[in-house]
Amino acid sequence: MIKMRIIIVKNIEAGGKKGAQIFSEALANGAKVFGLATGSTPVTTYQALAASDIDFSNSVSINLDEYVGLTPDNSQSYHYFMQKNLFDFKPFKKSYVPDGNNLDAAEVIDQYNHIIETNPIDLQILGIGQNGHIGFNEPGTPFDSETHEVALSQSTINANSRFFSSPEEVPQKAYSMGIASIMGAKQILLEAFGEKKAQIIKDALQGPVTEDVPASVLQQHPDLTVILDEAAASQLEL
Ligand SMILES: N[C@@H]1[C@@H](O)[C@H](O)[C@@H](COP(=O)(O)O)O[C@@H]1O
Repeated sequence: MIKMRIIIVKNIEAGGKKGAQIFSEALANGAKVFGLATGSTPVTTYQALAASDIDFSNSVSINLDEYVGLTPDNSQSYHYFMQKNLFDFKPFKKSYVPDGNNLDAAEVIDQYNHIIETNPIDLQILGIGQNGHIGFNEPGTPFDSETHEVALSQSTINANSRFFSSPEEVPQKAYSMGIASIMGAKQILLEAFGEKKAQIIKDALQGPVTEDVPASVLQQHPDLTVILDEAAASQLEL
């Protein structure tokens, strides 16, 4: 049976605490592999985890995506983001992020698919792009996709340019886990905060399930929890 649990909180800080609680519960229930995301959305969840007594030293983490061409020490890379936002405080036994420094896409893809197959994800946290992307799976990505190289859409480049000094500096390509890889996680936690996400949350959770809105596939996941603040939930029919 499809089970979608929507939790509405006052603000992003409360959302972060709720998110961290879901991580703790999963760990207590035996979760070993955590799928992690970047972007501004999960930051308060990582802060709450960092401040907690949770121990990931026997856990594995697998990140959704990485820009192609950025080294792990580049402050805009997702490697760097994870290090600064979570791993410096809560190290995992092993942490995987796609190797953005390796321009041999076929090799990166093979390696990452193998990592996901041999470490099935117990809990995957997700943010959502304003065009409905999850990871870097842009609109039109097949639902049966595994890890792949992505040409980023102009809207994603523009949205993510706030982290760079100019849109020209945003890499044009990324490696991303595919939609099938994400859907393979035993449990999914989707977070969205702020008015800018209200329309896409409505489309993703209550609109048709279509490859034009990648996150709409989550309606078919058997164990989905959604944490929203009031602004992001404002268009939903509840
Ligand atoms: N690849 C990431 C996504 O994983 C993330 O969900 C999205 C939304 O970012 P934000 O949380 O900053 O709104 O941004 C990037 O494109």
